[in-house]
This record gives sequence, C-alpha cells and structure tokens, in this order.
Amino acid sequence: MPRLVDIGLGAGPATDGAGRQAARGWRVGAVMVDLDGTLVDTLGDFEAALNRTLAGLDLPPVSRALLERTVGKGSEHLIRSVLAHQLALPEVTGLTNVCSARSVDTLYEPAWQAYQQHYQAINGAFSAVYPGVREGLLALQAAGLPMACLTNKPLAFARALLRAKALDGFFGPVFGGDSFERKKPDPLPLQKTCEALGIPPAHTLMVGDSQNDAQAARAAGCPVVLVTYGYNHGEPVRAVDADGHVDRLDELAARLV
Ligand SMILES: O=C(O)COP(=O)(O)O
Ligand SMILES: [Mg+2]
Repeated sequence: MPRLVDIGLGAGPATDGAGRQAARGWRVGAVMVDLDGTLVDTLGDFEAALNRTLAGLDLPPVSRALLERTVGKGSEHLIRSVLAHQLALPEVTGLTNVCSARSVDTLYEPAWQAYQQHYQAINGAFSAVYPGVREGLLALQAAGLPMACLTNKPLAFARALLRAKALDGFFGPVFGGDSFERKKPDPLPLQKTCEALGIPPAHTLMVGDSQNDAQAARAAGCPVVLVTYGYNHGEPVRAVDADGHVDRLDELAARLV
C-alpha cells in the first residue's frame, strides 16, 4: 500500500473526552475527482452544443438555469430531459398539426448524433477551469497522491476537455459515463476507479460537486468532499451529506496534514 496522507475534513476542530483536539479526517492514498462542476465550469459548452442541436430540430434554445439543474447524470439523461422540456413549451405544443409525431423517443437518436458532432466541435471553447483548481491539483500531486478523473461525461469528451484545459497531466486513470455498465450515483464506477488506482475505497477520497458524487461515494465506502460552486441538480450543496465542503479545491490541499 502506498504512503497515506492525512486530510482534515471536519467542519472544525473537535475535542475528545479528555479535552484534547481529536483527529477529524481521513488517511488518504489516492483521490478521484469529478469533472463538470468540479474541475471545469462547462455550462457554456453544454449550452452551445445543445442549442445547435435544438436549432437543427426546429426547437427553441434551452436556458442556463435548466442546464444547471440537469447536468451531472450523463449525456443521455441531459438530452432526454432537455427534449422533454422543450417539446412541452407552449410555443412548441401550439404547433401540434405540424409536429404531432415528435416525441422524446423519436427525436432522441437524431439529437444524440447531432449533439456529439456539435460537442466535439466546441468542447472546451465555452468553458473555464474554476479558480483554485490548478493550485489544488498541484498540491495534491506534490503530496504524492495518485489521482483519477471520474465523470459521467462520455469518455471521449472528458479526455479531450482535460487536454484542452491542460489538466490531463494530473490524472492517471480517466473514466467516463460510458466506461462502465452503470454511472454515478451507482458505486460501481468508484469501485472500479479505486481498483485502477490500487487503493482501497476507505482510503480513496472522492471530490465532486453533487449529490450524485456523494451518494456514490457513501455506497462505495469512500470519504467524500464536495465543492460548493458546481451544479447540484438545483439543490443547495451544503445540505448534501458529505465528509466536508470546500469553496475552492486549493482549500482541500490546505487541509493536508
Ligand atoms: O453529466 C455529465 O455529463 C457530467 O457530469 P460529471 O462530470 O459531474 O459527472
Ligand atoms: Mg459534477
């Protein structure tokens, strides 16, 4: 087993029965990091690719607010949710005589094909690495912690985005929403990533931005920290059960003991 690093995760210092400061943290041998909403603010990429897709299908553009609530459960979920929402808009339902045959099921396949083309063409152009991410990853790397990127984004999109943002060098394994049979919040992708990193789940920290990440980590038996700036399905992220919350990734690095 490689070297374990102590990370303090608690909300603040606690004292034990004898009044001594008690350790509140984890012994961590590796880190798994989510991508969208954790490393990179990708809403602009989703918006551009989806709106080009919708325009090609004669559907109105999506709002950022809808995207922010919907991103994080993989591309199929995103496209199905957006199609359902746009098809139910009054200006679309008003066109029933022209469009009555259109449904999520009939539009899904052409939408997915078009979306892949558009996403690949713009991947990274409308997105930005969050403040503190590069500094945080550098510190975790300097502490000797191997890192994996684990996202629900399709693997090809994830690899290209990490390269475009010069983040690829930080990660050994990179896994996407299509890498395993099931996606987060199922624990399977985390279990497989721990195997690839060679560190047991109890010593592999998950860093994410949503309930999806936290639920998967709990089920896999991994400690989990959530960043507070990402997309949590439209819900307040501080209310999500996790071992800690940080406002920037370099705050986590500052907790290395
Ligand atoms: O749903 C997606 O495409 C990506 O989501 P994630 O990177 O937050 O797992
Ligand atoms: Mg995320």
